Amino acid sequence: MDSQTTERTAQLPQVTEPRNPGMALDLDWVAGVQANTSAIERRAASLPGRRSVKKDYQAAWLLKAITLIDLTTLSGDDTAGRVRRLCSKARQPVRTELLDALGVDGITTGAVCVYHDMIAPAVQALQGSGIPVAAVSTGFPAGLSPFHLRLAEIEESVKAGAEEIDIVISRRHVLTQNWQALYDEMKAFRTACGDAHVKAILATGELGTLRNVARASLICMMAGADFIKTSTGKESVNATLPVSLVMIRAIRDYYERTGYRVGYKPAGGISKAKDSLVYLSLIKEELGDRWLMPDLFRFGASSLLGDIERQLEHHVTGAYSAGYRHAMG
Ligand SMILES: O=C[C@H](O)COP(=O)(O)O
Repeated sequence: MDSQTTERTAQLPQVTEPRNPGMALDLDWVAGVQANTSAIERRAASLPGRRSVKKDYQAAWLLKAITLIDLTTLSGDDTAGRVRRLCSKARQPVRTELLDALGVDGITTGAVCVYHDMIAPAVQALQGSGIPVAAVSTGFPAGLSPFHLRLAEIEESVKAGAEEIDIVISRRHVLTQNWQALYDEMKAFRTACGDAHVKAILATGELGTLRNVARASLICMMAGADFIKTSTGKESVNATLPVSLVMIRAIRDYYERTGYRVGYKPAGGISKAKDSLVYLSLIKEELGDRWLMPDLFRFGASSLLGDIERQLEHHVTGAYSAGYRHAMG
């Protein structure tokens, strides 16, 4: 990335993307989907080593990354107090003196992501900020609760004020190649979401093959997903670069055939600022600048923000602060 592209990206207007309406299940298209695992792994392995973001522009790209974070807490011991603290971090992700030194103001994270019971305190704490609340749903993380309860959970979360719903698919439909069942499930989830945007979590670490990841991505888009998301953060393997390459190429194919842009959310285990830069350059190279906006790209992350803030502090002061100073986020 060079200075010109950095400026271009920063100046992109906020456009409203028409929502992906989905389409009829096209099993011929699904059957024709391939994934060349060794080529994908070679390309993914080459990504982190490339100096794709020049040092001088790293701070700008790290600020961009912050605006794309779904700042997340998904712990059994979440409390309203913790969620309120997370929300104030979402409103002001970086200390004022650092932002002043960087000549920036008014940045926020892309969203705050919580379990259903934490929606109310999050909505209240984010009032007036324009930051949406995302709720994980449908029996997250395994997605094995009764189907009618999964639908009801979505409806309750929308009623409570969540503007984005992160659903989990039934992995068994992929593992048994029951594409019709996966399509029907996703379509029902999308309908239950109403006007709330729906992110389809594939739990890619449990899908067996990259070809399965590619096919599941395509089917979720055909059934109307607004975003496809890698992982819950609870699988033993979460977001990886090979999986990301497969999913974003599926997004590109879907766009080329239908004209609808679907968003991408890598999630789980992304905690280092330098990793976020690799993801951003991957998106830029494979999908282009339009996808580097919060309506089409998010990081699902509970601890990435702290490392980014540390790197920004280093950029401004030349010294690293202690990690405990950035404990939240
Ligand atoms: O969707 C978000 C993930 O659960 C966050 O995972 P993480 O805690 O590994 O960052």
